[in-house]
Amino acid sequence: MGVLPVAAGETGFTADLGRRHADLFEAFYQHPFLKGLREGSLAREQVLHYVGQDHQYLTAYVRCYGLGLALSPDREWMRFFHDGASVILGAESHAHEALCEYAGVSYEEAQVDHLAPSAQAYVDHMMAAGRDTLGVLLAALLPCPWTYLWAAARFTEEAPLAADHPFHGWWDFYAGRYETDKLAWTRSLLDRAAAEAGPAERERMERAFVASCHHEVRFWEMAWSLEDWTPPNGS
Ligand SMILES: Cc1ncc(CN)c(N)n1
Repeated sequence: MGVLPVAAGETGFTADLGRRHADLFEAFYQHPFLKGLREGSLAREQVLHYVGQDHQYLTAYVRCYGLGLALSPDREWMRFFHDGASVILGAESHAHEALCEYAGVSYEEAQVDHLAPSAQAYVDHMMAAGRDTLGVLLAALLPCPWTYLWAAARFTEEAPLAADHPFHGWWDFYAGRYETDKLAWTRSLLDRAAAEAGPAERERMERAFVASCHHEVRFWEMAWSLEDWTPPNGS
């Protein structure tokens, strides 16, 4: 087991989730696509596949924030979803733009109008969570900021990026203040929701969280393998 996504002594529902499912964070961290982002060694078409799919994924993620807004019991929850959506629609685009610059295309040119199977499955899972409780929805949304921030912080600590690294802007965003704030806020709201939930709902929250962790790893695999809808037998 590598570095845990939870600090020693941290308590609460999300700390327990992070400890119990640290193997999935490790699988995320060890994936060759993420290593390629770290080493600057990805093929251009892998980068473009990722950006096109991730743009669609983040669009769906903002829609899920819209579902969260509708379910919000008070203005603090509303502010969370409102402010989060605004960061994704604004600042997070810069992370994609850094990848587009490397690939030599504009952000508009990198966008696609269809989802590959693994991205579609992840989006469907989040949208389904939005038809359950606010706690289940937030549990499905949590691995998104958590895996990226944790991996970016870990990589940056192991070896700071050179200023001329081709994916510098991408790593900078995910190791930065926006993701740090989003993760802390998401975890504290989810800890509170879990404290108020019964055992059956907490169980659904954990299942939603685990599924999203798996989807995060599969999203790397999708971009790494240039996944599309061609049947495995090639017909
Ligand atoms: C699939 C996925 N997961 C997480 C992130 C980080 N917000 C992202 N951009 N894309």
